[in-house]
Amino acid sequence: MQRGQEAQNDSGRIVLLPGDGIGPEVAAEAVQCLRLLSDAYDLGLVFEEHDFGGAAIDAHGVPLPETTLAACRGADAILLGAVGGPKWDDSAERPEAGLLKLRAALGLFANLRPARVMHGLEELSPLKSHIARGADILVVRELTGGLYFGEKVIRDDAASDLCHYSRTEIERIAHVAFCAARERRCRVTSVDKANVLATSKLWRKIVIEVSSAYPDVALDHLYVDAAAMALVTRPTQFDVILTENLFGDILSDEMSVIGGSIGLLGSSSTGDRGPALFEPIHGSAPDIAGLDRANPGGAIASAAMMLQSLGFAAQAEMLDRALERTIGEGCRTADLGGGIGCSAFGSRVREILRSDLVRHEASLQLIQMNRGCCG
Ligand SMILES: NC(=O)c1ccc[n+]([C@@H]2O[C@H](COP(=O)([O-])OP(=O)(O)OC[C@H]3O[C@@H](n4cnc5c(N)ncnc54)[C@H](O)[C@@H]3O)[C@@H](O)[C@H]2O)c1
Ligand SMILES: CC(C)[C@H](C(=O)O)[C@@H](O)C(=O)O
Ligand SMILES: [Mg+2]
Repeated sequence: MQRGQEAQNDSGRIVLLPGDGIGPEVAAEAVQCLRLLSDAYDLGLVFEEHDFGGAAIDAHGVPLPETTLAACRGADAILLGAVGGPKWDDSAERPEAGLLKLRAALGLFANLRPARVMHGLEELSPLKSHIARGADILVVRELTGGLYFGEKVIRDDAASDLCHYSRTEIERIAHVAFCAARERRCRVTSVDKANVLATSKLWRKIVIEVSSAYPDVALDHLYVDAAAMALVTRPTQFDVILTENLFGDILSDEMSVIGGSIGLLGSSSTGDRGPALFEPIHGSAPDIAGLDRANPGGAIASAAMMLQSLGFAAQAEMLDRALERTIGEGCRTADLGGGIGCSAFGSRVREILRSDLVRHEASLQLIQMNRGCCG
């Protein structure tokens, strides 16, 4: 669709949850990219901002106010910055509890965290470049079960967290991983601790059962300790990593640095029903909050994943390419050893998008002229 036309679509009601720390900084850059693409292609995206996390504790006394939850339920997609920070570390309400409550309330059991070493950027990896080169991994993390959501007991002298997984919970996330692998390199590595944990024994048994429906996808298993090592010794041998909630949290942070920085990774969280949530995998980074030093790459990558899920695949690809080109041309935030600020990085991504739009329009005009010439 051409620039300047009236918005025709109403499929893009985006609830924006900037959150805390660097959350609002990185989310703002992603939203500006989305607005630019929405205006240019008449995507009809409309944004509605709501309090969430620590900001919501300050304003409403709870991290997930009813109004925020209701808005999320009614949205087509949710874009989140990050939550948390030392300000709320000792408060009765924790920002992170709001995030867990939101994931549970929306049934967002499948968390997809893609990471790759961008072509030509191997030198950003802390790994030796020949080890990192070509790494391209998707972590499929179960997001609404396990230790995070089991019964918790805290007494003065002891505490416990129950780890629970049901057959249904394992089956549905395994299907997500096998389906995702079919779109990639047809390999799933299931990560568990089946040599010790009951939940992992069940996990492995059910993953093997589910795998029989995907004979074209190779399956192997790793214990989580060995997986943590293999991620840094042979990252290119992974395609899809399927794992439970806590292991996925830890391994995805580890995986993120293979490509240079945690600041670069986006994610999607989806369920069977309702809107999906998109967020960078990093936290609120209190050490750099308010300093314009955050890398907005993960938030922008999340915005691209959101566009894809809303059916705007071409625009998602444009945004991904603009992000990759921004980094490729040496525009680097401090986490990548550069001196570019968060907002300048975002501006550069948008400059590249604008020049792509101009090129796109020029080639459309050329096609129309040629059609005119040829009758
Ligand atoms: N999804 C979320 O909202 C989320 C995720 C993780 C942590 N948290 C919360 O965030 C708070 C801080 O947690 P943490 O310090 O353990 O983890 P963190 O991810 O916030 O920060 C870890 C390190 O990575 C750096 N970093 C993170 N994101 C960056 C970015 N975009 N650009 C440049 N550098 C970046 C930080 O400066 C810090 O040195 C805690 O309250 C935690 O619970 C929230
Ligand atoms: C903030 C915290 C609850 C969250 C998690 O552990 O899931 C975060 O670390 C993440 O990776 O999204
Ligand atoms: Mg985490």
